[in-house]
Amino acid sequence: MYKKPGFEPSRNEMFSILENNIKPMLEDETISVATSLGRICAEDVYAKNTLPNKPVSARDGIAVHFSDFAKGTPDTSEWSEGKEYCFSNTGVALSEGYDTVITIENVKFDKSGKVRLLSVPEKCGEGVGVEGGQVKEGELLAYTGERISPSLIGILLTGGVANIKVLSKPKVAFIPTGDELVPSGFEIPLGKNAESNSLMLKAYIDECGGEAILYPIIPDVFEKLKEAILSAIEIADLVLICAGSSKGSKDFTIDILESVGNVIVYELGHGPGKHCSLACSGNTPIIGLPGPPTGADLTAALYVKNTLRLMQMQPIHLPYRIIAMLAEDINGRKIDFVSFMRVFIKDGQYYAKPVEMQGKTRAEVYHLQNGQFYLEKGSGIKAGTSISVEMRYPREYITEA
Ligand SMILES: Nc1nc2c(c(=O)[nH]1)N[C@H]1C(S)=C(S)[C@@H](COP(=O)(O)OP(=O)(O)OC[C@H]3O[C@@H](n4cnc5c(N)ncnc54)[C@H](O)[C@@H]3O)O[C@H]1N2
Ligand code: MOO
Repeated sequence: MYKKPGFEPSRNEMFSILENNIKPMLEDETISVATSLGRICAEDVYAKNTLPNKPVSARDGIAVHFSDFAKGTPDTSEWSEGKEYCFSNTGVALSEGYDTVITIENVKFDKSGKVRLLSVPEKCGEGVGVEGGQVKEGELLAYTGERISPSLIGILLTGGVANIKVLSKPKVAFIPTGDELVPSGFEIPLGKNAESNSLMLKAYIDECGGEAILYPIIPDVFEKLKEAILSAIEIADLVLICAGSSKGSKDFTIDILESVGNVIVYELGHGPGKHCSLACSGNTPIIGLPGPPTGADLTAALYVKNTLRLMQMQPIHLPYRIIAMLAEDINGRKIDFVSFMRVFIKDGQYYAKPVEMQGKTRAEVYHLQNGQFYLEKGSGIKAGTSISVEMRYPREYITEA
């Protein structure tokens, strides 16, 4: 049965609760660097080789002996290729005996092929890339907890690292519940509803480097739901249970969470997504997501995503913000509220207005909004105030009014 919780965390309080309760993954696996994009290093990685392993030409040019320049500019009229100089290209090991490179722009050849120099080297080694200039054996290339980027893949391969130990992907079980739900792809009989949250959540889980385990729709029966959650705790690193979270006659989620673990958050202090909960069974976190897709979407973006980040040693992340002038009043609310906003440009300045959700479909709201504003409970905010909006799309997508 529904109990009014004593503590309903704001978004920031919820982030702190996650930071205090979510532990990094303990399992790791060794994979090829070639397939490691986006994975998280499970240990510090050191270079296995030095490159270049011989001095190389740093420019396309000619390699010379610096000793020929000891007494000033030499007479090059009798120089021949392969003796006083040889051609030497960028990145290629210097031919034996040569120590300095003159860039080809400063070398001219007359009609008979004789060399004429437009500049002379000032010191030995000029134009030469030193041994170890790219990577040194034993050097730290990647840190524990570092996310592997395209650049890092290049750096690791240069350092002779072909395989790498990474954190195992968190396995995330998603359990939908509701007798009214029909699996996606099937025709919806009258009075029934499409189950769409599973695949929406799978997409979030994929995006965050997890591995989704999707359960079938579990009927609104206490024992069946409890059985599903207990089995999910056995196989998953994070369990998501969706719906059954509010005050309906068949809303059992909280009772079940109490029976399988320790409930940390019963309900949030903000909407949408107010009926989002957090529990732990041993080391396994369980997030209760609200059934209504708008709330499920918003809480997934805030809390499922950041739980997966913390499990993979990444800090909590929120989108970048834009300071915009509020174009319309925002009414006050009794609880904090994540307000969908449209940010636009007028006379070279950013403005933001709240997107009215009443009477609009999800797709309409989705396409009108391009950011969110976290409104704290209270008396609202007047038009003309500067506010900070968290943006959904890059800056280039913001258009004129
Ligand atoms: N008397 C009250 N009623 C409600 C309150 C309240 O405070 N007092 N809160 C409302 C809010 S806010 C929310 S959020 C919902 C919470 O609902 P539940 O999490 O218990 O979800 P259900 O009641 O089972 O379903 C609600 C709605 O969502 C659809 N749904 C459920 N699962 C899925 C899914 N996997 N994919 C797509 N859609 C799903 C379901 O069919 C219903 O339409 O309670 C309000 N009521
Ligand atoms: O908790 Mo509900 O998702 O605010 O609509």
